Amino acid sequence: MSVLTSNEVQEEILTNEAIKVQKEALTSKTVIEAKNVNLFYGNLQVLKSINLKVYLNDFVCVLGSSGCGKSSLLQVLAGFLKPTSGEITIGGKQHKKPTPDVGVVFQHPNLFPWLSIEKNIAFGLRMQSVPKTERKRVVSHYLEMVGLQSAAKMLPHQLSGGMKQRASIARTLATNPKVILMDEPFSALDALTRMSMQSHLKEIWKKTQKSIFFITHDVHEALLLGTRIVVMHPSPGRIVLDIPNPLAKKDDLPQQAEQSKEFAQLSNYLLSVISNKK
Ligand SMILES: Nc1ncnc2c1ncn2[C@@H]1O[C@H](COP(=O)(O)OP(=O)(O)OP(=O)(O)O)[C@@H](O)[C@H]1O
Repeated sequence: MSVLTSNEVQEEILTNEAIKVQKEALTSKTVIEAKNVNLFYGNLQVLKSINLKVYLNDFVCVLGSSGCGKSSLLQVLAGFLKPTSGEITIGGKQHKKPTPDVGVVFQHPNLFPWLSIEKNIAFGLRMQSVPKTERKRVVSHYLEMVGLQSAAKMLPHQLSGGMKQRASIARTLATNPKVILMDEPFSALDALTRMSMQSHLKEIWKKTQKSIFFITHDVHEALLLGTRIVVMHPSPGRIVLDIPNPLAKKDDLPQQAEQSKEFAQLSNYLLSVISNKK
């Protein structure tokens, strides 16, 4: 019997999963899509030939070294930046400017400091002229989901970093976007709060069935959270790997998966792909 090397084991895991995901993808609904997107800042090409589909209930984690264009891609998907060529579609329709269909969560929560947490969460709904009783119902639902009922009347400065980021996630969820784009949302938090936020987000994702596009520098975070892992290389920013995460559906408590051999293998593999800047 031949013994497989860890790379071969890796490839087999990925191939089997890739076949499964490809089959699923054929029947899955594409929520947001980048079609042959190129982006230049002046003469500098930042994104090259980006083709990416985010499916319904997908959790896509994007990894890559600093400056490889992750945030630029997020801004194009959000409609904040217009691609130099190519297009973004949502539900098959061209998407050119920010809309409530796309929610964005940044590294810093950006809550309005003069509004209570419940008013912050209700803000987008007010902008959409949602009636008061419905606003109250939605706000209360998401306050409960992120575990902030007791902080409803507080001002942002009275909350911890993790609580503020949960409020920011609730504010994004409240407007019921089709997809949520997250740009390193936990990178400013301490290690313990970050672990707790990862568990929270995974639970929220399971409950809401949202599609999430999540940028992180942290391979472990990507493996704990993502159903798919995308790796970008720089100069110009391009996608070099787009694979299903075989660990995605196994765990209830994300951090438990970290103990497995498979986790270590995948982590090493991803690190090698990220650092191999060909
Ligand atoms: N407004 C801008 N004008 C000119 N160049 C820019 C602008 N914004 C970003 N860049 C350049 O585009 C490239 C990609 O930047 P981007 O922020 O998208 O990368 P990133 O992968 O998100 O980086 P990080 O992980 O450090 O946040 C970098 O070379 C950066 O210097």
